[in-house]
Amino acid sequence: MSHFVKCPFCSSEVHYLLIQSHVNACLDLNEAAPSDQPPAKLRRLMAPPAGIPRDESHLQEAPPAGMHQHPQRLCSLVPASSSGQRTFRDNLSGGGLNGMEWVGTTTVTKEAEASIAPVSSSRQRGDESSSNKLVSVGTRLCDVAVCRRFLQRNAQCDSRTLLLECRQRLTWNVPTTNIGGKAGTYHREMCAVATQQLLATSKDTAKGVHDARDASGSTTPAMYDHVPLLDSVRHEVENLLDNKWEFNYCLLNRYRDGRDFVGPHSDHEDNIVKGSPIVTVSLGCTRDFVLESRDDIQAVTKEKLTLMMRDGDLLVMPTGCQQVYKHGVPARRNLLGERISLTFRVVKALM
Ligand SMILES: O=C(O)CCC(=O)C(=O)O
Ligand SMILES: [Fe+2]
Repeated sequence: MSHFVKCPFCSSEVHYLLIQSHVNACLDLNEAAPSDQPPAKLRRLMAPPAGIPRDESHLQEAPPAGMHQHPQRLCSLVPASSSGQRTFRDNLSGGGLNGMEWVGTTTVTKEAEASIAPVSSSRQRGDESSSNKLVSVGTRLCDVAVCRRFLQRNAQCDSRTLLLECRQRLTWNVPTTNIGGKAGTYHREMCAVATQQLLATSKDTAKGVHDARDASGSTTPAMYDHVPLLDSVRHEVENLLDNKWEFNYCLLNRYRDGRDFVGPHSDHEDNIVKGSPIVTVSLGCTRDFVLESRDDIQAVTKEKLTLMMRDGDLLVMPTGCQQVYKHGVPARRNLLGERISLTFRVVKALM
């Protein structure tokens, strides 16, 4: 019995659980429009081979359009007694998120999975019909917010052009690490962009690239003006959040293909302005973004949420998120396409 199926575009043999992401990468490479994709055929390919129970846990997505119309049903999935720890919702809604729509929370309990099943089975790739506003999704610990196809809908930005401009106009490097005397390298390329004002007011601009304390290889961030399209996307992101924050710093990650990854971590927030969110916009190849509860918090159960971040999708990690979740982009060795993530932050100074 084989777990591998043939990609309709490049004919390579791919594990059935990875075929959707793989096809996305193929479409990217061939510059095909999403409508060229044969959804029925793809769905057939994604079905588990006979006799293999399906585990969709790592293919879970944000709630599709319409889900927010049933808040009671979703909210009722979380027993009132278990919501004591959920203090982060207020940070988001109080933060004035424009058009925020709560869909309640989901949990990873078996009962919850069973109740969600009828909704999730109707999920489809593309999300053409989903909201162009933020939709919240989360676990008992913390909600994050997602806006599918933000770039296409709100910034009216050609994501391919933005990806190419970021790749070509910025200087990328692979940071090195030295943990306990052991040298290593990151498995992705990074660079950063900052506002003129942030650069002007920071004493040591060369240290601004990484928020990981153990990384070296930093370079001075480029100025936003250097990539005007990125600057206009920044303004659209600010707009989405009611211009409450000025995202004066953007840390960019480039995953050259599915072998590049970032392991589970929480961002250091020493340098982040208190209360501000971290907003990520994805360009290029679809990758899984995994949120899981930190080992050092007292969770009732281990919470885990996997979101597929597609080209143009936006994700908001509100303040408080880093305290309860680790997040990461795991390697997916069969993926061929590249992804760039733009992580917009509000920082105090470069340091
Ligand atoms: O690429 C992503 O979506 C995540 C990047 C990330 O975790 C980071 O920049 O801290
Ligand atoms: Fe991060």
